[in-house]
This record gives sequence, structure tokens and C-alpha cells, in this order.
Amino acid sequence: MSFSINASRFSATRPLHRHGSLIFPRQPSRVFIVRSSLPFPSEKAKYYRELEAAVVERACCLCVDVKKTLFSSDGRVLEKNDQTPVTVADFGVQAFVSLELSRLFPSIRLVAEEDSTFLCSNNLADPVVNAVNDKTNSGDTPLTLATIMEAIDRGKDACDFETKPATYWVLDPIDGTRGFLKGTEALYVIGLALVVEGEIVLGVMGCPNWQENISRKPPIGVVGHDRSLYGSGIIVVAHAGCGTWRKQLPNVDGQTSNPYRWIRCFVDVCSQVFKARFCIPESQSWDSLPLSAIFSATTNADSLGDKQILLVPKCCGSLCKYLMVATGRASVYVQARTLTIIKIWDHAAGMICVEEAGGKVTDWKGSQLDLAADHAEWRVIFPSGGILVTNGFLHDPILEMIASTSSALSLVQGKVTHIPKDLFGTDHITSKHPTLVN
Ligand SMILES: Nc1ncnc2c1ncn2[C@@H]1O[C@H](COP(=O)(O)OS(=O)(=O)O)[C@@H](OP(=O)(O)O)[C@H]1O
Ligand SMILES: [Mg+2]
Ligand SMILES: [Mg+2]
Ligand SMILES: [Mg+2]
Repeated sequence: MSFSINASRFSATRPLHRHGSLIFPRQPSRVFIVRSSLPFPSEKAKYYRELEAAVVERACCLCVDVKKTLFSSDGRVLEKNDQTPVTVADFGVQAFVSLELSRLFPSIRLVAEEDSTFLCSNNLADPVVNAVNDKTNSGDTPLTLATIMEAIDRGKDACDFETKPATYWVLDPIDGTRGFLKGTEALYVIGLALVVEGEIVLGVMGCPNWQENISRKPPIGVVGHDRSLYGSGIIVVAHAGCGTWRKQLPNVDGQTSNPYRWIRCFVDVCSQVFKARFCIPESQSWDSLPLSAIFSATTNADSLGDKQILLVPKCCGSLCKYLMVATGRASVYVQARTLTIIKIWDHAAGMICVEEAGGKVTDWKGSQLDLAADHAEWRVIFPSGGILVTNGFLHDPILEMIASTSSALSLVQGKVTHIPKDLFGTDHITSKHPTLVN
């Protein structure tokens, strides 16, 4: 991945696509609109068939249907031993996607978040079996619990990989389950990626409650299902060398307001750090991150002060923040590596969607995330310091700021820290010290 960011601060030449072609930043007039099952010809995309199979529309419908019943019946939500929630929809989506992929590509392994252990010990089996059968073709004989459990567990048996990097799917059936449970506007994402020899070659993100036309409200009097014609739900696909594209999810009646299906996605073109829009994990505070030594943060765009950056509040999940950067709604997503184990499925699909939209993803030292570092199970990644996701233009300036605040932190623990002038344009003194895990 190579972007030509030149040495001077806050100004950058146009980023180069990972395959050398120029990426033009998103211009309102330059919206590429394509009608087809996928937005590029199969001869351009080596993994065209895999991507066609990976488009997770029906899995999104499963989430929407389960969500409607979720609040009408208790006991459908569990807490796993890592204190994170799991629902009928998480299991249902993993079973549904696993069955579909194993039918079409039986030799490609699956690395996925959930396993069936919780299913039976918490009487979720029947609702999961019903949810999956409801989405599979009615002509088939109904799927049994055993078949569905086996499909779910395909996602955990992958740990017997041979030592060399292999070809495998990476699935987060619902990223942002906490948001899914909130029943509000909190985004949640189905994330599926394909890894070949250690490289992510395609990614798909389905976001059933993404508001596409946030600036355009439905005309007065449009209610019920028609509201979903005005932009609820998108599918985003990315393939190495083919860019990132989005289309609206059909509404419950199978219609969309956008007759031209696929629209090209680009990161935003912000090249000045203090004008960037930032996303951070809801479970982490701005003050715990190194950049807080240089900027304070506000969520109020109308009252941005000097040395303040704008935080775009996005609850829950990692992949929705990648979605924000890939579609240009945010410029940066930064996550510290805390004591939480960082799982590959929380990031893989988002990484390629951002990179193919012109952005960049590295750890805080600027290194690519090593997907093969977890030789045992291929499920955990070990980014140094944390993960930085940007629009490409801002990457190196922010890496320098992180490095300078970290080195200042290691040099003068607990005392005043001097941030070099050129990083921020003026001398900047601060005494806040973020906590870092390298
Ligand atoms: N302690 C721990 N161990 C393992 N995994 C964890 C942990 N905390 C958060 N996560 C996963 O990170 C995903 C995002 O977390 P959250 O939903 O809390 O949102 S946020 O990142 O804090 O905004 C979220 O992914 P999903 O479970 O797919 O929603 C969490 O599973
Ligand atoms: Mg989870
Ligand atoms: Mg997740
Ligand atoms: Mg999940």
C-alpha cells in the first residue's frame, strides 16, 4: 500500500491507489453510478465469484427480522465470558453465512466470532433455527439444529491451519451487538472478508440501519416501509484493485429508492489534522489517547475551539467506524490497544473497504496489521500501540503526533511535555499523559 504523502505538514499530494492508479477524492459531481450485481467486470476482479457470494443482503434481513422480535421476547440476549453480548441474530447470521459459503466454496475455511457452545445451554436453539430456516430457500428441507450448530462451529474449527498463511473467510456476524441491542440509531455491521496468503482481497459490510440520505428527509406524509426507501441500510463491497462501492439495501418490499444500485465510495480529502473528524471506540475516552496531549475534543461542530478536534460520536462496534471513514463521513478512526484482545473480525472487512476507498490502516508505528501473527488460531491481531485508520492524507502527520507524544511520555513521565512546534503550528505545552500499551 503506498500513498504519496509529502514531508510538509497538512499538505499532501493525491494518494496513490494500492495498485498505482490515482484515486480522485470524492467530488459531489464525480459519483460513479453502475447498474449490475457487482460494480466492476469479473475480468478485473480475481475473486469476483467469492465476492458475489459474499454480498450479505439476506443476512442483513435476518438481523432486521430478529431485531423486531428481540424486544418482544426475553432471554434472547446472552453475555459471553468476555462480558460482551450475543443474540439470536449473531448466531443466526453466522450459521446462515457459513452454510452459504460452505455450499459454494467448501474448501475455504472460516474464522468467525461465535461458536455454538452458548446456543444450547441458553435455550436459544429454537429461535436461531427458526431465524435461519426463515431465510433459506423454502424448497429445501428445514435445517436441523445439528446442521446449524455445525455451520456455526465451522468458524472455530479453523485453528488447525497449517503453518503457512492460508485462504480463509473472516466473519463478524454482528459487529456492534451492543448497538444492535440498543434499538436506537446505533449502527451495527455484518463484516465478511476473504484473506488469501495473508492479504485481505475482498471485504463486505452490511449495515441495515445506515441512514444514506441523512441530509434528505422523506417528504411529509411518507411513513412506515416507505421511509426505508429514503436510505435505511447499505451494503459496501471492496475488492483489491477495484475500489469500494456501496448500494442501498432493499426495503422490506424489496424496493430501493436508488435505481442505479452501486455508487463509488471515497474517503474525505481533509489534509489538516485540526480540521479532521475523528471516531474513537465508545469504550475508550479521548483523554486516554495520545493525541489528547495536543488537542482537546468536542462533539459540537458549531463550537470548535482553538486546538480542538471534532469527535463524531458513533456508538458500538469497530466496523461502523471503518464505514464512516470509507464513505467520507469521518477522516480518522483511532483505537488504542488496551487490555482487550483485538480480534481480526472486528477489523478485516473494514480495512480493505477503507484502503480501496483511498484510505490507510496501520498500527501506531505505521506498520501494516499482521493477520498471520496469531499462528495458533488466526483470530487475534497485535497492533503496536493501537490501530490508526485515516483518509491517507492525514496518516503520517498523525503517526508523528502519536510518536512525539509517546516519546515525550516515555521521557518525562508525569511532568510538563513540550510538543514540537511544527506538529501543531505553535508551541504547545501540555501536562496530560495518555496511557499507552505497546
Ligand atoms: N473485552 C473484550 N473482549 C473481546 N472483544 C471485545 C471486548 N470488548 C469489546 N470487544 C469487541 O469489540 C467490538 C467493539 O466493541 P463495542 O461494541 O463495545 O464498541 S466500541 O468499540 O467500544 O465502540 C465488539 O464487537 P462485537 O462483539 O462483534 O459487537 C466487541 O466484541
Ligand atoms: Mg461479539
Ligand atoms: Mg465485532
Ligand atoms: Mg460480533
